[in-house]
Amino acid sequence: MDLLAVENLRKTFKEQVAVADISFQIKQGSCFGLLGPNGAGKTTTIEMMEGILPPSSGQVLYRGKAPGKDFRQNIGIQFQSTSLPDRLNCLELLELFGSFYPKNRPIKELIELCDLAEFLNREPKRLSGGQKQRLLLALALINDPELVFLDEPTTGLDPQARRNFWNLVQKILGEGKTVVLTTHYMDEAELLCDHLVIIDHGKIIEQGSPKHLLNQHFPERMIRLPLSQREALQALQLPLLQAGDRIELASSNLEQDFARLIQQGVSLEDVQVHSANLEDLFIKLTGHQLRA
Ligand SMILES: Nc1ncnc2c1ncn2[C@@H]1O[C@H](COP(=O)(O)OP(=O)(O)OP(=O)(O)O)[C@@H](O)[C@H]1O
Repeated sequence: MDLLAVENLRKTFKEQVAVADISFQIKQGSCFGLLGPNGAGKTTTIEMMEGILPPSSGQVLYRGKAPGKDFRQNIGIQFQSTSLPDRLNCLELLELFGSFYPKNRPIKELIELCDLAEFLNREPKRLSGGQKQRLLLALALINDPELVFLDEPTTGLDPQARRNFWNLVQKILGEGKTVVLTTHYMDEAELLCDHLVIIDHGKIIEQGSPKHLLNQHFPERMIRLPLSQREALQALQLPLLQAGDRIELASSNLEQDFARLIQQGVSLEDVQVHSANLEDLFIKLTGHQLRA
């Protein structure tokens, strides 16, 4: 059975339709990603899934039923740092959050998991962006939830801090937890998520695993070679494209095409192979860049 099912979920703010009748399912133990540009409806959707925002219509089911008290006990939400109380240090915050739940994960374990030891006595406002996100994740895990919601957890972090955070999410997934994440970073979605729902203007425009979506929309890869190889390539009578100082040819079978190139005497010394990524997919689906 699916852990969570979203059925015809809709949210309107006055005249504006923020989320337009979307449906999808989330499997236990998976990392589910909601991907879309600014204003696509990600936060509105995740807040309805968390039970924070009432839908205008449609429903969310937890283990096949309307979410009740057991749902609230079994989920963790990564809050924004602005919603933390003032003047408490990280350790005190962990203790305070722990007191809200009957079941707690030992604080010592969370300190180790989220690497909090070096700043436990500091207030959150004096933490770096990456440290703050690790603290917020530890707070979301205090009740040892089976389902964790992360809303754009790495926005604004530097590349190293983002990588550290991804490692942490992978550790949590390794423990068997289910993660629901919104992001507008394609590399994050591609690395972490088993299943993606891509939304734009409140509607689902595609869903599936990153690999499946890319294979479906981009069955070919581009082989790029220096212009100096043009003559040898022309003998192959394949459709060639010139892109800057390189020649490109589309390949749906790399092994076979490389064998042909070698046979033809084409030098592979400076070859590049480009596989489409989610950014390419998003542009193909919507005609615009994800961050636009
Ligand atoms: N409380 C609200 N009142 C009115 N309009 C709202 C409200 N919350 C969201 N919206 C609108 O609904 C649409 C979807 O917003 P939402 O915050 O869900 O998008 P998002 O994908 O999370 O964007 P971002 O990546 O910028 O956070 C936007 O057009 C937004 O302006």
